[in-house]
Amino acid sequence: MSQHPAITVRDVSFEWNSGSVVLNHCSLEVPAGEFWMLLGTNGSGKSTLLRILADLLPRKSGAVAVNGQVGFVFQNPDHQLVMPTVGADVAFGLVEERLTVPQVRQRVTEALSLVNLQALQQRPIYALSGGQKQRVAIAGAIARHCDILLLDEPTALLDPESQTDLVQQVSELVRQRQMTALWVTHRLEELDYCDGAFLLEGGRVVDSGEPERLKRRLMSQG
Ligand SMILES: Nc1ncnc2c1ncn2[C@@H]1O[C@H](COP(=O)(O)OP(=O)(O)OP(=O)(O)O)[C@@H](O)[C@H]1O
Repeated sequence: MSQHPAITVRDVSFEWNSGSVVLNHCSLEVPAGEFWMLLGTNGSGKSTLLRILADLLPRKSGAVAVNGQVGFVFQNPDHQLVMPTVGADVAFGLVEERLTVPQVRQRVTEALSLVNLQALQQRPIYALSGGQKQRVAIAGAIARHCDILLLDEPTALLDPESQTDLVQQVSELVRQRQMTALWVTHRLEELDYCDGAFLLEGGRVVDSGEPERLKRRLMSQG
């Protein structure tokens, strides 16, 4: 395991205003430069934890350290792609950076090449498949030079072939670009592509480590 975690969660608790407790002294560390997955039953708090890491929700107690620029990929890409074409959407994420037009073009082209979408730069978003849309969302994060990808069930709406393509692509990106990724999933076959996994239960991590072992544990539980 790397000396320096990219993501550290220490004793984080979270409850909704209704009093329903979602995270209960939850702790985990994701090593820098690795691809980890987050598993757990429906309602176990996976999305809540990811949103706290991205500062989309405030934690109630505990500490979080995220060492790097974060890119978030939602389950439904239609919730985050806002521009009419592929190239415009990736460029849109750069509006707050002080870049010249050629620099923006170069970032967009590079990011789209990394997710194998360079040929679709002019294509309308509505004409993309679900898997292509997820890759546009990932290209947006790469163009912004994000070091850390948080992906909330990014394959939930994809067919099995696109699902495999996406998980393979993220696994390659993590290796090539020395990124760190935390990927929420219910699909145990995706564990074949990651470096490690966490199992969330009752608001805390109850098991973590080698993906193959966690896969066997969950398969034996049915
Ligand atoms: N905006 C909200 N207000 C109140 N409760 C919420 C809200 N969003 C989620 N919850 C509740 O918080 C709990 C944890 O939800 P969360 O989405 O984090 O779980 P999850 O592990 O990602 O589940 P799933 O696998 O079904 O996506 C659930 O009981 C859910 O109903």
